[in-house]
Amino acid sequence: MASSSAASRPVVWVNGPIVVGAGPAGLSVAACLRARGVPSVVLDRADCVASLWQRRTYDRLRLHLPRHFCELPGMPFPDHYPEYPSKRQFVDYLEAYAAASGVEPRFNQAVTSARYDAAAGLWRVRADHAAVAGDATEYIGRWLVVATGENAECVVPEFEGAKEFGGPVSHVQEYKSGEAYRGKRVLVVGCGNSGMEVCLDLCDHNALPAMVVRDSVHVLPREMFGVATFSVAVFLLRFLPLWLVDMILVLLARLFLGNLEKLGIRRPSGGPLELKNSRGRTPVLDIGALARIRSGDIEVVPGIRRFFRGGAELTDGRRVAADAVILATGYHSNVPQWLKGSDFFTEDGYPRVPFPHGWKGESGLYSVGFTRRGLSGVSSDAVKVAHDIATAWEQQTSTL
Ligand SMILES: Cc1cc2nc3c(=O)[nH]c(=O)nc-3n(C[C@H](O)[C@H](O)[C@H](O)COP(=O)(O)OP(=O)(O)OC[C@H]3O[C@@H](n4cnc5c(N)ncnc54)[C@H](O)[C@@H]3O)c2cc1C
Ligand SMILES: NC(=O)C1=CN([C@@H]2O[C@H](COP(=O)(O)OP(=O)(O)OC[C@H]3O[C@@H](n4cnc5c(N)ncnc54)[C@H](OP(=O)(O)O)[C@@H]3O)[C@@H](O)[C@H]2O)C=CC1
Ligand SMILES: O=C(O)C(=O)Cc1c[nH]c2ccccc12
Repeated sequence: MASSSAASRPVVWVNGPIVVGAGPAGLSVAACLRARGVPSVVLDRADCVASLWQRRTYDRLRLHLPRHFCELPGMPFPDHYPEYPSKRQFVDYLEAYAAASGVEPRFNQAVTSARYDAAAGLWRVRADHAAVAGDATEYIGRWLVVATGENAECVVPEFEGAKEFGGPVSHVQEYKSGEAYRGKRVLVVGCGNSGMEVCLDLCDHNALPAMVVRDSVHVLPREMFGVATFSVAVFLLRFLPLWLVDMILVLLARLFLGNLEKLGIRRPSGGPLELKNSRGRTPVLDIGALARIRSGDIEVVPGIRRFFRGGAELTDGRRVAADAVILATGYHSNVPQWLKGSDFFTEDGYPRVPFPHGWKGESGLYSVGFTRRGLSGVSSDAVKVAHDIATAWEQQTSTL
């Protein structure tokens, strides 16, 4: 009889760290470890590396920071890559990165629990086979590296009357292109980088998007006179305090983009970098959506009060008709769902200690990629974590 009891579950002893997640964070920490001669086991619930990029993003996606901010440790992008690599190029790079560093993740391994066994001084990690119900493996090792990312699960808000709407409602992680929406009225909920870019893509496919902007948001030009706004910010931060850099960014944005209030887009009182660091609210780097808002191709509407059949009532009392709804409402970490008995992560699934100190916990626990600093934060964590584990590993093996 098939049994999923602990007694019959295969147990794998891991010589080295157990890394949960085979995205950029898991791959880079495993690669840095291997460069120091430390083996690891990388587990991922998906069937490929970087599943966020391969399976859960739209076709037209490009990196929106200049390429050198997005390279992983030890391997630059190929010379012929453009300043903003496409999703395909980035995925090719990640696959080449895994191959070059000899990292071979174990796929279809969804980690459902991990806890520290203080008596044994070891981490016990349970992974369920993503496709075979009841089929689970227990991995046991000295170190646990959490690399499941800030975007592990979708935020799906509950709306009054959602059941009455009647049309298709999907999260932006399922969106590939506007082809399926040609000629349709689409209500896009959320105005982060995803909401803005999906609206732009819908316009390019002759759909009719309305974008819900319920609150204030920072929109910055991606570039100013050919120089990336992000590079300008990083440069200024070398000399000036963050609040002053934020003031300069807002002034420059006003200069380059004009007054957005007329378009229904208010700026928050906190600065763009301050809000990114403190609340994880990423400023929008505009790649063309604003022009489509100005031209009227994208309608900006306020928050949703409730849905009704074929549309939604808004907080200002207006009603909009819609054939489909796309939720571009963001993502959340899933660490609290599976990491047990540790208070290193908050209930939001981020390390309690903020950047740059949130990479190391107690008893051989580490995190990579929860810095709210995109891929450059991933690389910075990966280098520190690998160095720390490798140092302990070398001490341990030299005393054997
Ligand atoms: C649309 C989009 C565009 C972005 N663009 C940029 C950009 O241009 N520049 C930039 O710097 N950052 C960007 N980011 C930020 C993004 O966080 C990073 O690009 C990057 O993917 C983070 O890497 P990660 O490995 O931490 O997380 P992920 O890439 O999400 O990888 C985490 C992995 O963990 C796996 N996993 C999750 N839970 C479990 C579990 N319980 N068990 C087993 N496996 C699990 C997932 O399958 C996934 O493969 C973007 C994010 C999004 C959503
Ligand atoms: N490389 C690239 O070009 C891209 C990068 N990204 C990155 O991916 C990450 C995720 O971005 P994204 O998917 O846009 O998510 P974000 O979390 O950045 O944005 C979510 C949006 O949804 C809104 N929202 C949430 N709940 C509701 C609700 N109930 N009603 C109305 N609006 C709601 C939020 O508004 P509020 O602020 O009021 O809560 C916010 O505007 C970011 O770091 C982003 O930079 C995304 C796309 C492209
Ligand atoms: O795109 C993302 O999700 C990122 O996290 C990249 C990023 C890190 N810091 C920023 C500051 C402003 C805009 C984007 C980013």
